[in-house]
Amino acid sequence: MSNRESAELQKEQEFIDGLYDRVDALRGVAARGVEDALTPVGTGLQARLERDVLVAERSGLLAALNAVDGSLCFGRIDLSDGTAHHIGRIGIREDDTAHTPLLIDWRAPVARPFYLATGHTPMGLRRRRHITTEGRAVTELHDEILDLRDRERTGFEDPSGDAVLLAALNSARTGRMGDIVRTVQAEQDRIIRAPHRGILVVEGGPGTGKTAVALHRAAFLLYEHRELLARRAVLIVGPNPAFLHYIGEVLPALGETGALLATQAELFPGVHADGADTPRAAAVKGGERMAEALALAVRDRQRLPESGAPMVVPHDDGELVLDREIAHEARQAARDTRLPHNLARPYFAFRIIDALTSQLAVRIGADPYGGPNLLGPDDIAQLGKSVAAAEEVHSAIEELWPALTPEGFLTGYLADPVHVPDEDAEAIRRAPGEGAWTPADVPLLDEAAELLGVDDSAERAAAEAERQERIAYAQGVLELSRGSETYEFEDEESEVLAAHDIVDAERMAERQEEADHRTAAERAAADRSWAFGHIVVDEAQELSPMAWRLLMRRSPTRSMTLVGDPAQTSEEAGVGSWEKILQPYVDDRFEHVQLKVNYRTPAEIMELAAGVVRAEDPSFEPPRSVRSTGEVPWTRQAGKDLAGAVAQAVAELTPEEGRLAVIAPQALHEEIAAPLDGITAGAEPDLTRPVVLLGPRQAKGLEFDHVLVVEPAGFGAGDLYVALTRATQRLGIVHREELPEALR
Ligand SMILES: Nc1ncnc2c1ncn2[C@@H]1O[C@H](COP(=O)(O)OP(=O)(O)OP(=O)(O)O)[C@@H](O)[C@H]1O
Repeated sequence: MSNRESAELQKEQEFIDGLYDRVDALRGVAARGVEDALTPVGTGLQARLERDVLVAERSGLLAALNAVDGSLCFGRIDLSDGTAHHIGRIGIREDDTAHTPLLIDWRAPVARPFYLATGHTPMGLRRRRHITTEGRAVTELHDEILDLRDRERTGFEDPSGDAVLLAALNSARTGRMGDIVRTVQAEQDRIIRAPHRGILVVEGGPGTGKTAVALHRAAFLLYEHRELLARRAVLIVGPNPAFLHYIGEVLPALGETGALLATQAELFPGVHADGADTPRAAAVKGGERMAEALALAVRDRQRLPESGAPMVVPHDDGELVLDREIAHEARQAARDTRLPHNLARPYFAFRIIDALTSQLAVRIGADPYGGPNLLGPDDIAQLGKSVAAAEEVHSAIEELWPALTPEGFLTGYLADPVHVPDEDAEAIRRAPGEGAWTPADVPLLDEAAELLGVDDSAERAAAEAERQERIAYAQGVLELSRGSETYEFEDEESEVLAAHDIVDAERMAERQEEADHRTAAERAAADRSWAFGHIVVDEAQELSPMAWRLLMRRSPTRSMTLVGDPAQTSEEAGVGSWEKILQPYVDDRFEHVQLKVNYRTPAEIMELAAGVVRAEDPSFEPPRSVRSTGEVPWTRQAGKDLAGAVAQAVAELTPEEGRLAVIAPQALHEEIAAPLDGITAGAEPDLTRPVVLLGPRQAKGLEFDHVLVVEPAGFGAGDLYVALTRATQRLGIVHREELPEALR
């Protein structure tokens, strides 16, 4: 290293040292803050509340400072006006009175030229520097000259400008996705920072960085709209738990913890949907006609007595006859409210009780001499109360218009599916108590919850009664604390004071309520009707029309980022066309952007994989691979001993550092895994282990250094394309049966 270079490196090291001194100081302050806030503060409710808020704020800051510690600062921009800014994962300020920025958050507008400036459009930059650190030591610098008139040289100039990107792409994988904040490309940056309103669809082939972009966009939005999104939270939906685990470290590494990561199966609070459907059953359950079928099935539960066979309801004052006509009128009145089933139920009950009361009144109050009814309004009101209180009357109402829970209703529906063609009904039929809830049941449960509504009037009445009690109590406390002073006024002023007291008492009563200190993401996870501030959907091509209905309910403002690749669709229920998915909700009012560069898969592998899609769609254009490795993918005929051939290939392909995935049809897993030591497999495999065995669907969205595909004839075209595009370095294929034509 030349003197000039070591001086430059030294200068940068001094900056980084100073930066970490400041971070350590901030961390100390935050840690002491948490400690102080945790010391007892007396028993007052207000004091405890303030303490909890302080603890949450300070531990949030502490967690963010701890999480971003690795490569906190990764860049510097030198402007033509002589100023320079260091860019990092979060913003840090000096400890001076002006709070001078020391490190600029990558999401701040000042940092933007770091990602966008080119020699052609330098955006006021003279030089862009990538700083690589190991722990707190600066190990490498890469400079790009953006102002060609600039003659100053540091010795670290990188003429190609992509050394840092290529190093990131070639580095060994760890089994957890990393962030790309150091090397976000211009086309990606534009998507990450796109305005937050409305629906943005990001489409791109495998490895184009859709997932990375979606997560960095979530981090950007959490920064840009901090207040709104801290209150309403961001939901990130991914295809399976292994995938969510794979991406789970990205947002914390960017200093953000305010997002809820969930699969479709987790979106109905209280239901653990770990059952499995056949592909056909999942497709039927996901189909849009299910919405109509469930709506009709709910109406079916609003019954009438058969004509000529009225219900006879015993009552202390004689039998009541609930015939079809009475029930029909009551049902019509209840349906006319257009309320969900459970909320319309009180209207139905009211009409029935009213009709039965009249019936009783006519009978009891009949004048034997033919005059008008002898009962007065008070008598009739009394009769009404007795009818309303009769258990038998309630049983009759329950039989005709039962109160339903989503779970109870759907269990009944699946036992005897109606309003769908017979063959669909057969595909989804499930006896009560047989099998667990499945991911495809979740949107149906949500649909049912919408159709049924929650009759929480009793809970609300109880809550109001409790509130009144608290106010009365607080009022008493206030009066006591003011002594008898209030009672001495016998004029208007005392009334004014009394009203004032009540306002105070209400506030005081509110303070007695248990405060909810959970984060917005935690509260959202427990609340079916939560409206998220923004929703990101990854592998969006897989979601069924019914799942879209659920997600759209969670996003009344339609603020969403949807990323996907129709060519990678594997679920039968998947919709495959953005227009078709979105038309019912926003018509054509959505942005559609495309990513066209593949950062993962080398050109040699991509060419082979593209053939699979081209076999079905000759006009198919794969994304352009950013690099080639010279490693041509190989295929190997296994003969009879498939497991032996796989074991040998695994031995050859297991990297010294990095990860190998064996992707094989589920039915072969047991056979393949038998001779292999230390392979991880199952529903939630540990992706950080050196070798992992996956089914085709499990591989979705993941990435490994090397991949071994086994028996590709057993894959659907979408799944095969996914499996072939998971490797960053090498791909091998072992088969016993004949290869699909595209791979021959
Ligand atoms: N700008 C970038 N800098 C460094 N690495 C990048 C960049 N963009 C993408 N990558 C890397 O490329 C790989 C693929 O990215 P990602 O998983 O987001 O792609 P994807 O489009 O979601 O792929 P798929 O559709 O196959 O799941 C990841 O390792 C990611 O870190």
